[in-house]
Amino acid sequence: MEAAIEVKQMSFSYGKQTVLREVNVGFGARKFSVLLGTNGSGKSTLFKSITGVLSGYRGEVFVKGMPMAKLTHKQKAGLIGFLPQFYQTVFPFTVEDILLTGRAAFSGFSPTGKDYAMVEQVLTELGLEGLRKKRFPQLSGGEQQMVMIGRLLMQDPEIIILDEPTNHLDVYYQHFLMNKLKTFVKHGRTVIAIMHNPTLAYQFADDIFFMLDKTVVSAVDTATPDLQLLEAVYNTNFLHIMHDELRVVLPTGGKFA
Ligand SMILES: Nc1ncnc2c1ncn2[C@@H]1O[C@H](COP(=O)(O)OP(=O)(O)OP(=O)(O)O)[C@@H](O)[C@H]1O
Repeated sequence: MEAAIEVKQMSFSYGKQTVLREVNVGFGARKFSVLLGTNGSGKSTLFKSITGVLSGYRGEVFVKGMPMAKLTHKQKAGLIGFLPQFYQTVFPFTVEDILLTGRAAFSGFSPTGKDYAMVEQVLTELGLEGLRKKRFPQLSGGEQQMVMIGRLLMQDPEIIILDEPTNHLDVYYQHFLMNKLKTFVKHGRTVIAIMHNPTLAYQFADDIFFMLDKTVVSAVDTATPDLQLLEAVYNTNFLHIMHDELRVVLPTGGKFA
């Protein structure tokens, strides 16, 4: 497998709390990979370490075979776009302005004609034309999430890393976004996302990974959900249902009954 991102022997601690222990994982190039796992299991810590938001980990990260530590800021921006779980914009920028900031690594503070053309393209692609002049802090949670995804597209990275991209999205937009992500992969990008919905993961992902005991394990076969593994990860029971071609991986909450 050609890896877009390869993590070797990564360990990370917040003070005395070890969160990642010798993680070894490769996320395939031009694949849609999903990482599932319980709250507080270390998913965001892993993604923040991979993307360089957190330093101080042990181990190595390779991007398309190149050591992350050797890449320049501009090279990184061309290769990796990261949507964190939490973001804050204090200034009342409009949606258009927020999108333009996605080009900052390339155009600095002087957007070019190409940048404005990309704004149009992204607004259309994500169906956000109606929000163009709205101020970001005044948008709903789901609208803000879609705009932040648009901002990532403005960066035009080869590898898109998303921490809970369906956060705040209604069921329509959850599926809209998952289909979009799948299309990006078809067009040659790599998508790696943290998610909390096993059904969406099993319906859309090429590869599925789990955080378990401070490390990452692979689901091996995404066509046949490993219920034992799911139960070990989430400490609850699961049902696997096929409805026509539609795969449903349903937590039954059996252990709480
Ligand atoms: N900045 C920090 N300082 C200290 N501890 C932290 C910090 N960030 C996270 N932690 C701790 O590290 C552990 C892993 O957190 P992390 O955010 O990586 O989990 P997660 O799997 O992404 O969780 P969730 O699904 O709830 O978003 C948690 O126990 C959390 O309390």
